[in-house]
Amino acid sequence: MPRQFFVGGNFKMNGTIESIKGIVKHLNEAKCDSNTEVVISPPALYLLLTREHLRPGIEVAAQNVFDKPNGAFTGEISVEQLKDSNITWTLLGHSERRTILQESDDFVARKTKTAIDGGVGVILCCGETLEQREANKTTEVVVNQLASVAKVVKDWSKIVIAYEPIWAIGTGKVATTEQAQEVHAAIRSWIGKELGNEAAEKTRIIYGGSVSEKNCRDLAKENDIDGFLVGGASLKPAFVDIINARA
Ligand SMILES: O=C(CO)COP(=O)(O)O
Repeated sequence: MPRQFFVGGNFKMNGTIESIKGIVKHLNEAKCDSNTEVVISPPALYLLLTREHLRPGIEVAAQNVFDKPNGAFTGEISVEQLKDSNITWTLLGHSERRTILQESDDFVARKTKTAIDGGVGVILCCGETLEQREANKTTEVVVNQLASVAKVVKDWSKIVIAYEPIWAIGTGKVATTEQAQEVHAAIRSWIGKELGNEAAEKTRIIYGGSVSEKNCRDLAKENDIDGFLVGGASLKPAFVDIINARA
């Protein structure tokens, strides 16, 4: 069975009530490839609004979740609260949180475990800096980030891996199709060794970093690219073209 194409929209810290309602309306009315799973991720404040207005069939992801059950954790959101609000996915390990908020591999792993154990899907981000790429460390860096999660999570059926080279995020500098395919193939081969052949065959590995309506079709042709995690372009009408990259 071919892997189902997956397109995520990471709004990051962007949007207003009005603009998000507009994006949702556009998606509700758009003709989206029925073979593509679509998940959008607005800021926490707009999760409920998004879920209430978005048509069924398109899912909503939080941009974060905490690794503890409800309790005295000011400013955090629990897996239980996401489920209560019908938010079925969360985005974890994004490079902006790893670098700006200093989230460690272990913390990302703990949050991933809590989400998966609670039945919330995880878009798990990994990726290297330009310096690491130039030092030929890309595979090592990415595999180490994923290996921390594999230490505590054995069932990866609800994890989608997003490979996002940091140098390609928000820069307009997209990885070439060859560069992306090479890392995706290395990730798949690591999954095979670590979690077995079935997981390697089934796990979706999506690409993120300056994906646009212009470059998505070529990237989508690569064997190991199973979709995209889109930042800037997910706020624009062209997001629908990216959803339909394989149609
Ligand atoms: O970080 C990203 C998605 O999580 C990518 O962002 P851009 O598509 O804006 O480069």
